[in-house]
Amino acid sequence: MSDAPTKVGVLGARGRMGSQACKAIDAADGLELVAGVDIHDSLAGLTGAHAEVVVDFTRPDVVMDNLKWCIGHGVSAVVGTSGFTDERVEELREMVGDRDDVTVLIVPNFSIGAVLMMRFAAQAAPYFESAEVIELHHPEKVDAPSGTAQRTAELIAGARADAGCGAMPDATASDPSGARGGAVGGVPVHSVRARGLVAHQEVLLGALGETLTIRHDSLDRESFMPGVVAGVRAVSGAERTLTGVVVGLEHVLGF
Ligand SMILES: NC(=O)C1=CN([C@@H]2O[C@H](COP(=O)(O)OP(=O)(O)OC[C@H]3O[C@@H](n4cnc5c(N)ncnc54)[C@H](OP(=O)(O)O)[C@@H]3O)[C@@H](O)[C@H]2O)C=CC1
Ligand SMILES: O=C(O)C1=N[C@H](C(=O)O)C[C@H](O)C1
Repeated sequence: MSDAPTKVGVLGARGRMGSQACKAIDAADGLELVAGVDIHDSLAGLTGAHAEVVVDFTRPDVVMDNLKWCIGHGVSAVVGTSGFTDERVEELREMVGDRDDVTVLIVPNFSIGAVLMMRFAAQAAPYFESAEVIELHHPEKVDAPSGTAQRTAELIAGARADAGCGAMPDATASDPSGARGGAVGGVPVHSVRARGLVAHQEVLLGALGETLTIRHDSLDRESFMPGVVAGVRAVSGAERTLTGVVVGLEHVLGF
């Protein structure tokens, strides 16, 4: 077994998340930051620097092309970029096929608190008639709903379906402004964008005579960094535990 550090490249390296990820990787034992690539740089910089793993924090509209390139070049990827639907995940599974030299780890949210919030929401959902997701982010965010909200709603919908829950009560007959929000798997999702926010989410569950609110706040992007480093270790080098296409940091954390 080699003691050489795992060579890591970052896509979106000059962005809010990419720049912090570069610092976290640089500081992590056993990892070496070999390339930082942003919008006007060539992806060839990654292979030129012999990157074994790429961390992607770019944009939903470019991430699939980036991943196609990574898979084609035998480079594993840890993906923080949002915008992943079931169709996109399936497309990636087809691209990876039965190759065991490449892992694609898609992580809707790298913070431990958010991973637990999603888990608790899914656990609680079958016991409540109503469930809604309210996500709140900084106004520079280009997509809505957030990847975290999308994933949370999918998990809630899956847990409710497995438990045989019926449709949620809602007498709304007229909603010309879309005030009831979007719907993911039948779960209403509301997106707030406001100056001063970083990344926040509430899951509101309702039953007769009671509500349960599960809230998570990322107050600083530092909250995502231990998860990024753990994700890179899980797809590469001596600590590699994951193969194929995997969704969620829970598979790295082992729960
Ligand atoms: N999973 C998680 O825990 C988290 C995920 N995210 C997600 O990460 C993504 C990035 O967020 P954030 O850092 O805030 O966004 P930023 O806009 O700050 O960063 C994105 C960077 O990627 C660059 N970029 C755009 N296109 C390309 C390309 N084709 N190749 C390389 N670089 C490119 C952008 O350049 P330019 O500005 O010139 O377009 C920018 O520098 C979002 O999808 C966000 O939702 C964010 C936080 C946590
Ligand atoms: O854009 C962000 O900031 C974030 N994006 C991710 C998402 O879409 O869920 C994760 C976190 O919410 C921060």
